Amino acid sequence: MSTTEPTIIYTLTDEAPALATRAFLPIVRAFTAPVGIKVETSDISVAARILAGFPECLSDEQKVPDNLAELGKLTLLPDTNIIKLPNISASVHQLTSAIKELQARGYKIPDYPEDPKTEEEKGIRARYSKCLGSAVNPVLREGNSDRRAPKAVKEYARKNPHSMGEWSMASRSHVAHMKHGDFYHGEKSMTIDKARDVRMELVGESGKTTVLKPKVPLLAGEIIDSMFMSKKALLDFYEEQMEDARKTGVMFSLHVKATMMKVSHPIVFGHAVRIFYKEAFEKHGKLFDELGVNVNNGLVDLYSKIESLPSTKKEEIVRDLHACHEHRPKLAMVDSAKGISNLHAPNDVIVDASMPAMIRIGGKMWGADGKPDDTKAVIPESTFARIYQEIINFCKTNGNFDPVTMGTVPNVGLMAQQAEEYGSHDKTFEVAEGGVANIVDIATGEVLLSQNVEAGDIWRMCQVKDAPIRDWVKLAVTRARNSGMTTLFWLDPYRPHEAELIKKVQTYLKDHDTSGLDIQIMSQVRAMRYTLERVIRGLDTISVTGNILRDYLTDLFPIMELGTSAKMLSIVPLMAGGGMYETGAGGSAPKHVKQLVEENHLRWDSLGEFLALAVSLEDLGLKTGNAQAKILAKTLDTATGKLLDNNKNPSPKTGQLDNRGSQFYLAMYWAQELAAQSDDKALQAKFAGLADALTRDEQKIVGELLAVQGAAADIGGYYLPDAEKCDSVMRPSATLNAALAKAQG
Ligand SMILES: NC(=O)C1=CN([C@@H]2O[C@H](COP(=O)(O)OP(=O)(O)OC[C@H]3O[C@@H](n4cnc5c(N)ncnc54)[C@H](OP(=O)(O)O)[C@@H]3O)[C@@H](O)[C@H]2O)C=CC1
Ligand SMILES: O=C(O)CCC(=O)C(=O)O
Ligand SMILES: [Mg+2]
Repeated sequence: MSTTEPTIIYTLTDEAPALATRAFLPIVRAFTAPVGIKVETSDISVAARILAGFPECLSDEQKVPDNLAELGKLTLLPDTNIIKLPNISASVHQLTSAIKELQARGYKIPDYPEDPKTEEEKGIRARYSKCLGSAVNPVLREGNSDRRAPKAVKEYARKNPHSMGEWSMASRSHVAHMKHGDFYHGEKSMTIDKARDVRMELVGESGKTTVLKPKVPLLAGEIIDSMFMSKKALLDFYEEQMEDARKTGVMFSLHVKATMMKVSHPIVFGHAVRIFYKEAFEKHGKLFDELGVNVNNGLVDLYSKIESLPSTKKEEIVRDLHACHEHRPKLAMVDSAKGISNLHAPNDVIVDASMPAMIRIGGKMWGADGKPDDTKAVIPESTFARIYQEIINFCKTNGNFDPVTMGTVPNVGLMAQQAEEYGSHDKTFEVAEGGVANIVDIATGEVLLSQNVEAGDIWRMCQVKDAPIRDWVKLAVTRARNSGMTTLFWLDPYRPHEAELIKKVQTYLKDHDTSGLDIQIMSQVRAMRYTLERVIRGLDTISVTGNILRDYLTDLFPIMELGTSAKMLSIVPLMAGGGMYETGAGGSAPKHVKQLVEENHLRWDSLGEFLALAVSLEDLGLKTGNAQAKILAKTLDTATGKLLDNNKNPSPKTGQLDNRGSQFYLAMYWAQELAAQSDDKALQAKFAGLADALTRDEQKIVGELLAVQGAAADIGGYYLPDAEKCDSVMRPSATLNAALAKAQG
């Protein structure tokens, strides 16, 4: 990053957000270039991350730098200003599709070794594993999380309420979670007294000790946890819940977060598939093993692996799979028209988004008949699942929420430096042999935490450093002070990890002036109840949570309040002093790309980008003393408000204003605001021309943008689309392009 010019780094990601960026960056530059602010890009798409991992396989022209690592380093510098769009957290299926696409385009990267045997294959797999699941956010999130609905967005939702389903007291929908044997029940936790290096080892029943993680360096004051999920308890739980759903006639749906909990949750998912189709697995298990079937990657893995079999065998297996449905409950469907169920792929149903969607429509999911129905939402880990049952109970009693009157629930989330479960991937293991799982001080041999485990159990260690906790408490107090809102720490004294956190929160709150503030600590279920009682009275309440609840609540409340989490302002004040501005809390919505390719309509709403850019500019203005940047920020915010007031958000329907049209209006309003302000005459003069041109040609530009819709669009690839083709699809208005080029100078 250049130190001479103020710079914003804009990430290039995947799918819909990346397409939107193609149209948005030229707009951004038309506003920032005249003010001397540089906008650089950093490609952290899954394709770029894959290519960066295999330089030796590529020609010089094909090589790409390790942008993610570079960006990670920049988060540790005080002047860094990053706008981070959502990226693909890839499943194995997405990763292998991306590899195939790149290979077909002439990149000689190796295949993904699903079952690595040789050292070379193991090495390749380890490199690819870095691109799997949630691989970007943990590297960049060197700060805690501040997510909220900006005032203008909340006002818009109040004036234009989205649809909400009806909740009935007679609804049979509910959450099922484990009552014993899950991570919650056996958890042990401690605060480390001094810096220590520890190892994770398993003392097997056979007497053999296996070191699973040779070294985890720990700092003084760090909290560590050791927890496990019993395979036996999990299988019994699934069996019971499937039988209960069948007997009572509700649908069965499984909600995990296989992207973010990328080691433990695919295993948890795989067990559900094997239990549901138990008889088929008993009969064909040996063959499935020979074929390398791994249903941790979903039923789709089984279906694709049996493709190679002779058709009679394949048909027999499919018949046996179907036969299992006869004594199992109905399954919730991801796509009933195509027969894709909830067990098809582990990341089709992602708990943070799927549970709110279910609650929003009145506690229903879609069945095989294409109709909504009551559901048993199975969320095996009880640690966090209980909040969903609480909100369901509340909705059954009080009816659904009303976006017109409901209060808002912003979140302050602990996530910096891979806090808690978030950073546990390299410390999560499927135990091969029963025995004792120990966390041992390497220097002294002292066993710090110990668990009795059985073969197949999932054992993990989590850590959260002291500095992020202090920063989180500070951020919570700052947000409480700035907003005046009641602020709740969602912490459960009966959970060992959170009991340790409570001690720290109580200590660090004393470092701040909290006079006049309403800050309380409450266990999750009580905090949910307390918050909801306030929500329906129109009162606002900040939730201050650990990392997983950060993820869950920043989809849950926005989806109720705003209809989507894409409209959230999502700030990561980096601990080193810089800022990262994430766009919304939503993901990359693959079905948006499909609609663009088939009908040349992009329904992606870039509102999250507009909000992020405004705070990014404001921060840059404050830090560099650049008054013009501050004016850009202020006018952008006003323009965004106007965009909302005038309903210029993208429509989901082809033939109506889409992402490109919405971005045009943003540009027009922004230019008009700059031309209208008088705080800076030079700036006013600079943008008068652009404001005039866009205002004058509004109908012409909108016409040009709408004219292309309805026909197929060629972007030349999915994971690595062709830059020129994307530009031409995303920038079809010659009039707009000319006006922007002129403004940028
Ligand atoms: N921060 C990050 O980098 C994140 C990345 N992800 C990744 O995103 C992918 C998809 O995840 P998924 O769980 O489906 O979640 P998404 O948030 O992408 O999608 C859920 C639904 O929300 C709506 N939506 C979300 N954002 C927008 C937007 N800007 N404009 C319009 N509608 C929006 C869409 O609804 P509709 O179809 O009704 O338009 C979409 O289908 C996965 O690969 C996941 O790993 C997920 C979360 C965060
Ligand atoms: O990192 C990811 O995979 C998703 C993160 C996410 O869902 C969130 O931060 O809200
Ligand atoms: Mg999320």
